[in-house]
Amino acid sequence: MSNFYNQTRAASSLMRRLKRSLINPTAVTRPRCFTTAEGHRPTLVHKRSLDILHDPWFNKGTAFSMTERDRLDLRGLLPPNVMSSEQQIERFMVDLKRLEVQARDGPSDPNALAKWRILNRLHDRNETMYYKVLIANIEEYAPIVYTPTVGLVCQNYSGLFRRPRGMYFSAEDRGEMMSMVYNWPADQVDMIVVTDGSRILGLGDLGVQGIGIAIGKLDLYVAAAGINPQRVRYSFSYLVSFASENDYDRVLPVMIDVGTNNEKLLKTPCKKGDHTILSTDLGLQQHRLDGDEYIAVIDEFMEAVFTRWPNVIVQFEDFQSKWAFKLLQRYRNTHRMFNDDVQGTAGVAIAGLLGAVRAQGRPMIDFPKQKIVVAGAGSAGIGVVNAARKTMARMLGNTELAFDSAKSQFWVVDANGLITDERENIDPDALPFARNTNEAGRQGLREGSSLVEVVRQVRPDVLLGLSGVGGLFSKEVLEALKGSTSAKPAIFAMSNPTKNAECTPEEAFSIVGDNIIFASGSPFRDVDLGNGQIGHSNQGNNMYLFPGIGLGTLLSGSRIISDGMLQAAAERLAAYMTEDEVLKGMIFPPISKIRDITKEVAAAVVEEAVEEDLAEGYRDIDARELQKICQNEEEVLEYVENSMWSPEYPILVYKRD
Ligand SMILES: NC(=O)c1ccc[n+]([C@@H]2O[C@H](COP(=O)([O-])OP(=O)(O)OC[C@H]3O[C@@H](n4cnc5c(N)ncnc54)[C@H](O)[C@@H]3O)[C@@H](O)[C@H]2O)c1
Ligand SMILES: O=C(O)C[C@H](O)C(=O)O
Ligand SMILES: [Mg+2]
Repeated sequence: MSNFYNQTRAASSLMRRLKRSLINPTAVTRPRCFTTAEGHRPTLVHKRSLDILHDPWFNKGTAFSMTERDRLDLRGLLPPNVMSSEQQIERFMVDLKRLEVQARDGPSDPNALAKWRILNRLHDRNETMYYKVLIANIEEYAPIVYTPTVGLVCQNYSGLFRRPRGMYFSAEDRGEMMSMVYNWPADQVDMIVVTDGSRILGLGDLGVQGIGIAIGKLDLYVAAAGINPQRVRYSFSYLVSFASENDYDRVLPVMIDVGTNNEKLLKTPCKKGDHTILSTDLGLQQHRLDGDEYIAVIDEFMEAVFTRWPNVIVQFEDFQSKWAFKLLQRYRNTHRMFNDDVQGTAGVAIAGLLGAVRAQGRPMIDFPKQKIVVAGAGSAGIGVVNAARKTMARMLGNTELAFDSAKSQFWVVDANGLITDERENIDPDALPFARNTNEAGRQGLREGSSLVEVVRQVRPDVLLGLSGVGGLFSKEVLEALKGSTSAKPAIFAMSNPTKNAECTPEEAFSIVGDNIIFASGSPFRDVDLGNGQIGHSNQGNNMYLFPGIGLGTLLSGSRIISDGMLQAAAERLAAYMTEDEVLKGMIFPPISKIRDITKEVAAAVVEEAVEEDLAEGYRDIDARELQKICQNEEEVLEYVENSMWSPEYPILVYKRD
């Protein structure tokens, strides 16, 4: 009886659906199917682009073939490696099974990766709520969406990948970029963070997985700088803003995949039962392009994004040093761009170095007397010494002589030891800081002297690490720093993530003594020194600058990001800390204040852009209006604050097209 009942119900349901489909063919709940000559049965879809990827019924993720990607405007919205469904499942299963092991990022937070997954799912489901949670709990969750956990996320990104975020421009897309950039459905993009994955934090070449760092940096652009990520179309009406399904995120993470030289990510076949499955990595399975071929890809990308969004700002992130400086020189005078690792880091380090001078109870003007040993001569280390040298020269009167003499305050040590003018094949970017061999000899040093020898002989005021080598400031090196001529030496262990820090604050305070200044790139807890005393562990990370540099540039409408704008940003950060705080060893603010700091930094950038006559205005504030605003510091701050987006649910009303 019940069987008969079920059959009758199924038959009448089928009749109802057929009848409906005869009257209105689009009303069938399942898509209509046809059989082609080859026997495939295509399915008609009435969606394209991201709408397909966000539809669980149609989405195939990385299994969309290249022809399908072109047919459906998906090119660039997925990582470039087209996978079979077996590869997809294998990738998923490997990730699922290693969850336990990979969830650990050292003893500090065994649940960091699990927290990232939960937050990421919230980001996919409800952006407003995601950013509300992030802003309200920034101290707790910045270390999850950003450094250090973002490093672990990048290392595992191929496994963690679920819903794509951002765009992928690959070497295979040469000749297509100008058209594929239109696959991103937003008519306005304010901020792009782009990486080629070649040097992610201190973790090396992570290939396509590096997109995680661009996503993390943009989270801070939204949370700290209040760059509006949402799909709002500004309308002619003061009463209503039109939101449209076709307007997507105005912050865009980008991965330029030119291959990888990380062999682990290249065609590592894995065995599955009797058959072998090719790499489960999401990236191009080839070695990195180099030379002119590489530059041609980056040029094509820049042309494409600036053609579609002429007002966009592009932040270059985690490019290996070999390209970081060259690309910066190539575009910085013609495009709204900057390199965070070179310029953002330099600004943060300058603010920290000036803070360290103040913390010694000396006036900032004494900065040119500081002896600074820098371990690491990559994009970050060289960026810092260049900027510090310029700052010293300015303090000494900005003459050529001052600029020339300032370089003698730095000793740069890389993987091959102290850099001197005897170094063969010296990197041209490091050349100005190569020590004169004779003079080094008089100090008891030579080409290639070890870090410990340099610290012992120079007795520096500051020991700064941007080497990416965890533990480089060994017991021996820190013991040597006890001989510093400074009453309060500064130790900056700036490499990321946590395990790549040159030393921990516990090591620094316990070996060098209580009377030091300590800063690190990734967050560490303060150290209990006993007797109610606290050893402050400052976080010296470019996160205190890049959001303000981007926001200030956007709000000023400057066509380029000048040295002066970057310098103004660094100086504002340096001035943020009070005398009292600095004397207690707090040279950087807590991250809970990041929104306020970013406002200040952005205001300084706007003021400088106006001062240099670079500001062209933003939206309905033109250059002249900006000039007026900039006559009063309070007004600039108000202008910036009022332009910062805060996550609030809008009231939604349905409107027929
Ligand atoms: N705190 C921050 O805001 C911040 C900003 C940017 C970069 N960083 C960190 O700085 C590190 C380096 O970045 P990069 O772009 O300059 O990398 P890079 O690979 O270009 O440079 C690393 C440099 O360290 C040198 N080095 C390697 N081993 C060494 C050793 N044993 N002793 C001395 N020097 C050694 C290398 O020779 C090279 O010059 C990374 O860990 C990155 O996370 C931190
Ligand atoms: O990403 C960070 O935390 C800082 C910096 O940009 C880095 O490359 O380490
Ligand atoms: Mg970086």
